[in-house]
Amino acid sequence: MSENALFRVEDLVASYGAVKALNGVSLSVAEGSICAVLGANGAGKTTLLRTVSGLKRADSGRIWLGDTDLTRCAPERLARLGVAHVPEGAGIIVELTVEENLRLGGLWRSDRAATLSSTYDLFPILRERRNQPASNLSGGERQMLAIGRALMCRPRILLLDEPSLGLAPMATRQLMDLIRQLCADTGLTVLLVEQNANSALSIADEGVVLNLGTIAVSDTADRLLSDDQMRHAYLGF
Ligand SMILES: Nc1ncnc2c1ncn2[C@@H]1O[C@H](COP(=O)(O)OP(=O)(O)OP(=O)(O)O)[C@@H](O)[C@H]1O
Repeated sequence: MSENALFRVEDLVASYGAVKALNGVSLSVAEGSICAVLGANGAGKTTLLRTVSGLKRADSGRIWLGDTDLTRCAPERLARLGVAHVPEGAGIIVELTVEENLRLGGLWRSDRAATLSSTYDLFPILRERRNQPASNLSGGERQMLAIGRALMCRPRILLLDEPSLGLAPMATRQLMDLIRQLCADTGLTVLLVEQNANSALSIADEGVVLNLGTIAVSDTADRLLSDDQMRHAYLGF
């Protein structure tokens, strides 16, 4: 557990009927760092993100952002408190232009013109394509747009669900580097859910492996990458 954690989850339980998707999950993430959340299909990764962002109700346990208790806050309040969630598949609206998608992310902010400009500085390709429909973008660019849209509400923590899904290795590499750079430049804290454990750990500071709703392993990304036994047992590479 990080001593200077911005984000903490304590003994979180969430279920679908009789299935306990999260069964006592605790973790903490230091401000400005990336925590990779890994594990096999059905391990509970998406449920963890959905519970943090208020889309799924926790049965018990606590979620903290600094001193603020996020547990059971509604999604809109969570967005105002600084929690942004990019769901699997990015969730952008392909019929709208790049800029219209971005503007949707900051609708309630009075400073959205400035935020739009700084988002374009982070993703110059989006500025170039601002007037094009999002359907024209490649898979990697759509992920950038989804992340850019999440940044429009100036979050303190960004929840990313499988951003590399469907991307070619080169696009995955570029996206991961971009996420790393984003944290370094802005101090953003990231919870990064990935099937692609190798890519995620290559940019993460810490990693946790979920297994059937519980944390099986938690360590620094460097140690997770260099532990052959653990990699073979849990990460499949
Ligand atoms: N809407 C749902 N209704 C019922 N059970 C669900 C639902 N969503 C997830 N589950 C179950 O909860 C458990 C955790 O699923 P979850 O999607 O959180 O895992 P995951 O690690 O994100 O897996 P994947 O990588 O396949 O998305 C699984 O047993 C899954 O079948």
